[in-house]
Amino acid sequence: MTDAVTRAAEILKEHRESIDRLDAILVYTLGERFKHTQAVGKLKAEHDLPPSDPDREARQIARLEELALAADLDPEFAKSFLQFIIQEVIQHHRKHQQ
Ligand SMILES: O=C(O)C(=O)C[C@]1(C(=O)O)C=C[C@@H](O)C=C1
Repeated sequence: MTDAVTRAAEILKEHRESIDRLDAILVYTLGERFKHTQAVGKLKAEHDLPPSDPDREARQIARLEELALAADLDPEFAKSFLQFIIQEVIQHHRKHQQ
C-alpha cells in the first residue's frame, strides 16, 4: 500500500468514527423525542384532542427550515425528515385513541 492509500484509509476510519458517534446521538435524540410525543399522545387521548395539529406542524417546519439553512443542511431534506417523524407520531397518537 502506498503512503497516500494508508493515509486515505486513516481519514476514512476517522470519518466513520464520527459518523457512528453522530448516528448514536440521532438515535438517542429520537428516543427522547418519542418519550415526549408518547406523553403528548396520552394527554391528547385523555382529553379527546385531535392526533394532528397542522398549525403547529407548519410552525415546526418553518423553524426547522431556518435551522437547516444555518446548519448547512438541505432545508427540503430537513422538512421531509420532520414530516416523516411526525407522521409516525400521528400513527402512535391514533393507536392511543383506539
Ligand atoms: O405537538 C403536538 O401536538 C404533537 O402531537 C406532536 C407533533 C410532533 O411530533 O412534533 C405530532 C403531531 C402534531 O401534528 C404536531 C406535532
